Amino acid sequence: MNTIRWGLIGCGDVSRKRVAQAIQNTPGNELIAACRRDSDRLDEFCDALSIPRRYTDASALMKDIDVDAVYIATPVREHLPQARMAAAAGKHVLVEKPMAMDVAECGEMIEVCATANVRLGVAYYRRFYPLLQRIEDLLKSNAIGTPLAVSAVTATPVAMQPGEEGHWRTERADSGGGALMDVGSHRINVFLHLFGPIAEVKSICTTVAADYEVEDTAALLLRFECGMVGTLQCHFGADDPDEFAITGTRGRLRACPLNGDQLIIERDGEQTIETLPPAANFCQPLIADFADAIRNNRSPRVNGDEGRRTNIVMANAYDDSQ
Ligand SMILES: NC(=O)C1=CN([C@@H]2O[C@H](COP(=O)(O)OP(=O)(O)OC[C@H]3O[C@@H](n4cnc5c(N)ncnc54)[C@H](OP(=O)(O)O)[C@@H]3O)[C@@H](O)[C@H]2O)C=CC1
Ligand SMILES: O=C1CO[C@H](CO)[C@@H](O)[C@@H]1O
Repeated sequence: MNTIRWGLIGCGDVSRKRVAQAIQNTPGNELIAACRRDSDRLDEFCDALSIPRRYTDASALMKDIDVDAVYIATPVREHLPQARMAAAAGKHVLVEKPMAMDVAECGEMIEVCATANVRLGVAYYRRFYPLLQRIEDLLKSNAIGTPLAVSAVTATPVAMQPGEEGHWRTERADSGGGALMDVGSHRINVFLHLFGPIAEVKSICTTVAADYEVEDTAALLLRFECGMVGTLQCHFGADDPDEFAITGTRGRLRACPLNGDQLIIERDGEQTIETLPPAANFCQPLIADFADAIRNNRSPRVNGDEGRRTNIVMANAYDDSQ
């Protein structure tokens, strides 16, 4: 397969333009179609980005035989139904995070894609940040000794109002959860990647200040199978704090924010600050990796199994909090 031709399903305000541009700017990929139900806003989106084919119904896009792969960027409740349709139509599936509403849905998505022999990837794009890759290398080279603990604080200022795009985030039946599913999922995915399986989860998922049914605040205490511990704090409606630190027997790594480009390495009483390339083009390496996975018939770097493992930790946290 030469050029991979994409269809984008979901054209929301938060960052879908960046996704569309990442597909358009990644060599060997072409964005030929987009879909959302509101036709005026679809035209507005497609006109701005010169996307030729427009669909107001995802099932119609699935019938477009020129589309090789779909990027599913709709509310979480739509991920599995749309992935099912895509797999049935023989299209590769790159789905937004969190992968699905619950663990059973993740399992079904993995199965339908495997049965249809299409690739399945999950858009935990932070995994492609240069900063995170540097952290991984430092841990592998034992730079801070044995890791003892990881801690992260993450939040989004969104406080959607009924009728606004993104409001599904605050409705349990639509989102599957609140701050933990929406923003905490990114950090859990990173934790699992860096430190392996999580054996135990204690949590409080609660609504402190908001007037909606999902948690605006979640605090998790984790024990990894490797023995180390982790803490994670997630919020809706907070002013975007982003803290990330790993404490080891010989030093400490801090990236505050993890979304930024500065890594602080503390070792033997000394502090070094490294500046990495910025994470601005985060989506392009994700698209490039997924396209390469299609071409070489291999699993993408962030595959369905990883998406499912991330959902399992969140499900355990919600269970523990009840
Ligand atoms: N990786 C990341 O950093 C980010 C990930 N996300 C994830 O992306 C997903 C979408 O979030 P976000 O863009 O903020 O959501 P929004 O609510 O802003 O946008 C959702 C989009 O999906 C469309 N849509 C909804 N239902 C359907 C349907 N049945 N068929 C076709 N289109 C539909 C909506 O348009 P219409 O109503 O007209 O159909 C709208 O364009 C979520 O999983 C979220 O977690 C979001 C932001 C960043
Ligand atoms: O990382 C992100 C930025 O904020 C968005 C809005 O809450 C999240 O959905 C997204 O995953």
